[in-house]
Amino acid sequence: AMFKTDPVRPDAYREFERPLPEWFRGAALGIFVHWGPYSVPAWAEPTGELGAVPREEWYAHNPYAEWYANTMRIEGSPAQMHHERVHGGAPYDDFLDAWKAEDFDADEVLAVVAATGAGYFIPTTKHHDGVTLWDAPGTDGRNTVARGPRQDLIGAFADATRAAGLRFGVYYSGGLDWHFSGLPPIEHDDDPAPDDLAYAEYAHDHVIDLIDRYRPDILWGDIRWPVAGIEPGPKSLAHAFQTFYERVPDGVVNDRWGESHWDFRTSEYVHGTAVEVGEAWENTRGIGLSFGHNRNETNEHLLSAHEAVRLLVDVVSRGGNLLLNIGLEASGRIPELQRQTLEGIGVWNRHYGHAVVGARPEGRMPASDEPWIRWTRTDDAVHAVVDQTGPVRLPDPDRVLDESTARIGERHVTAERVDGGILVDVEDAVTPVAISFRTRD
Ligand SMILES: C[C@@H]1N[C@H](CN)[C@@H](O)[C@H](O)[C@@H]1O
Repeated sequence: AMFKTDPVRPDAYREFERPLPEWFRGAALGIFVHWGPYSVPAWAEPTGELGAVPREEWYAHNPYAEWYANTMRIEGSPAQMHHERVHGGAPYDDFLDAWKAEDFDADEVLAVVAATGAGYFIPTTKHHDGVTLWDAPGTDGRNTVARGPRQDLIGAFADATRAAGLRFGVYYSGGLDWHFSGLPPIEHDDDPAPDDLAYAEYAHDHVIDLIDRYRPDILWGDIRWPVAGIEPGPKSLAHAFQTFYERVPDGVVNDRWGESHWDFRTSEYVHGTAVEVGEAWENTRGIGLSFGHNRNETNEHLLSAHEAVRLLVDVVSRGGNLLLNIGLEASGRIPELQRQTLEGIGVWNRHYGHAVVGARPEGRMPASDEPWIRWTRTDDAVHAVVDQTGPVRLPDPDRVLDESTARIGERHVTAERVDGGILVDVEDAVTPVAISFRTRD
């Protein structure tokens, strides 16, 4: 199957197992960027969220605008008709040359990213179309240094990320490379993906180059790793992981490297129950229905700041991180609607980030969402995040709270114990509101 399998750990990869570093576990929020030649057409049908669209409709009506090179090749698809009508059926690589990134300023992007309160930033370095955003070995000029932006975009992002004080990760599409593999368009989940040794060594050399040049803290693989590269060997995945952990001892890798190894599991849009357990997992999604910028998305398709904050709090309350994606415009600008959501998250985190950064789950998940409450715990407090103002009755969580210590941000608030819970009068302009308590024990 093409999509990631539930990774198992062959013996050759057991040596890489390690405790999850606190810098990742406690980060709460990461920001993803998908940016590539697909950002020039920036066109997909806003069909629906992954998981809500029937699989048989997904590929011909793909809401992922970064899949344009595949969707445009599916006979009779709306994307193919759009490509004929608007782009005259031109070769996909014309978009690489048309991609100018004329307004791109990595420090400006990272200023918006850092203002969200995120702890790490991950740009795509090679997506499924095979175009690399740095002068990767073996790409024969099909990269953003030789063509289009004529810039090492990964180097620019790495420097700006470090200057902003965030951890830096690299996304690399190991499982799909439509240029290298030359396969027909994907129309079903189990369509073939490149598995041969030539591709495995090509991709290995890319990952080694990324490690050597940018010292990423996170290797975020996608789909899986070519099967021929899993077996131990001079250019095997095991060699790439060994190189990574030698250069970056507190680095982490995600769970989309085939049947090999992972430091944290990932879910995408859908909250996979097998993945979202414990505290070593991350949920990723676009701000809208797509990772690549899609000009057809409007407000109705995008998470508002309020919805994004509820998702962040929910994910952190259950032990995970949220990796929220920005689809940059070809110019390098952040789409205005996405920027508004990002700025709203930053406002919330400046009020209540203490309830999610470094936080762990506290007790069991509430049975119902009426009212919506999420509990987290940090070293010095338990936090109840509620999405309403006025009198709120909090059921007792597992620990006994000292209601006399209740506060909202820095402000002390009165709270009284009533039958089976604590009554708090919640007033704040910014919702959801985190009410913090010390515990009796
Ligand atoms: C983060 C997302 N991962 C999926 C594969 N599950 C990709 O197909 C998609 O384009 C995006 O990169």
